[in-house]
Amino acid sequence: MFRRHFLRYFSTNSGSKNQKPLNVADKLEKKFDKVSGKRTKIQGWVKVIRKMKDKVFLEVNNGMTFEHVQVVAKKTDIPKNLSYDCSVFAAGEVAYAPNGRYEIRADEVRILGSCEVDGSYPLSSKKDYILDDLRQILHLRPRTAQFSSLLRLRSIASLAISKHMNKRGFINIHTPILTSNDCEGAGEVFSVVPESRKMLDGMKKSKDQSVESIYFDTPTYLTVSGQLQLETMARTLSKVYTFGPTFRAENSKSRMHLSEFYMIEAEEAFVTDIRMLTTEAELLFKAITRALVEEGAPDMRAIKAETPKWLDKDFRYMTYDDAIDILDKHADKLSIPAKRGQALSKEHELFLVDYNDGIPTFVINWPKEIKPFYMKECSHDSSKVAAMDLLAPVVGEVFGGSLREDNYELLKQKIPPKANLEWYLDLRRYGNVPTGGFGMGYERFLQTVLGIPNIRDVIPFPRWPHNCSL
Ligand SMILES: NC(=O)C[C@H](N)C(=O)O
Repeated sequence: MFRRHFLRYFSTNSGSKNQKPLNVADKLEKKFDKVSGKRTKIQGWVKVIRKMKDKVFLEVNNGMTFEHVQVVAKKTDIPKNLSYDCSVFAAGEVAYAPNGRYEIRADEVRILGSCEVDGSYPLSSKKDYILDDLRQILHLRPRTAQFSSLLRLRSIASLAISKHMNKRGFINIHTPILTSNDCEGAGEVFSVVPESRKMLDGMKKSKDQSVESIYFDTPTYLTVSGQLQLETMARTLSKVYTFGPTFRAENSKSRMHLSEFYMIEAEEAFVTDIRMLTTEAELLFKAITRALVEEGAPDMRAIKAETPKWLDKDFRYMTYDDAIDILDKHADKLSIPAKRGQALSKEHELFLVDYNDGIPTFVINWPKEIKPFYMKECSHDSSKVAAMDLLAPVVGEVFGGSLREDNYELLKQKIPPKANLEWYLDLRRYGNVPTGGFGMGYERFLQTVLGIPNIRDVIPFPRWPHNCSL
């Protein structure tokens, strides 16, 4: 494993066209052959300094992998003010070290940028920082071993999403950030007001002209969900998805909420059964998890994340009514009992996952009143909608989705007044088909798989109420 990571520090050419393709091990061997015994150079940041009698060993990391490269040099070749996290250039011969690692026997070590010249640098080679403390220094947090592992895992998962969705036949759509709809109808939107508002205010002819009309002709928001736009695409491309930032102006500072978070949203045509959606959601959930466990193994180990025990198990199912029955039966174990017809609290969600031995659990068929206008009524019970939430350990709800209401008249009655969604109704008038889709909160997914309690610790630049400083 180390060899593989060591080699990430070196770039190689892909070789001539006529060469036979090599398997991964051969490729790595070849890559190493190219550098072994040869003079090479490395640039990175010093993570460990070990001083011996006449030699100094450095562990240098360039962030591309969890593993450091060992650099050994004569004491006399090491600059005096070399310290933790200064950036260095080192050059020398690559060799097999007695401790079983590969090292660079450097005859040149230069400091590119010194660190802690005045003792103010808050980081050190300490392994386990308290995540709460690191949140106070968001601009330096990525330099810690913990957080750089997290960032690489985030990247692996992100790539796995595209690969998986592509394999499943979904076409990627860039849905807009600026939008005129509040998809969820919950009023948790950030309004977009041009910065020049004050100036333009002065230029306004009539005093009651709305702010929004200064730039766009409609009230404009940061998107809360790309779902409605995806629905336009599903009616021509059949299977579509988007993966991007979404924004919620929720006044919540909980460990589960961010003002800006990433969502993977999928929409599919010709979907007539909620189980088609849950199957797709489960496949996606497991595919990304597998990528993390396999490709991200060293970083998973570094942050002490274990392979989830549910990875090879079928996810569980229950209806909303079953969920309430279970919660009622165990009301003595809950601080606040569940109420039929109302949403589940975080405590309820986590209880249900526990009840199912920690296996992610789909809850389907929700009361119509507590779900958004676009969800389709269940054919067997018009008080319910064909919706699903996936509940998972650590976070509770991680996915939400539904069949979409495809009956023009019913939808028209349910669309909130002044929603400006004539175009959405049009989708039911022209070439209509049954559709369904879901959205998965990317950060919540990472939390549940990596076992990280606070959502602010799985995103590079967390935003929450009164915190948007970087
Ligand atoms: N695309 C989806 O189904 C996600 C849903 N609109 C939500 O924001 O919860």
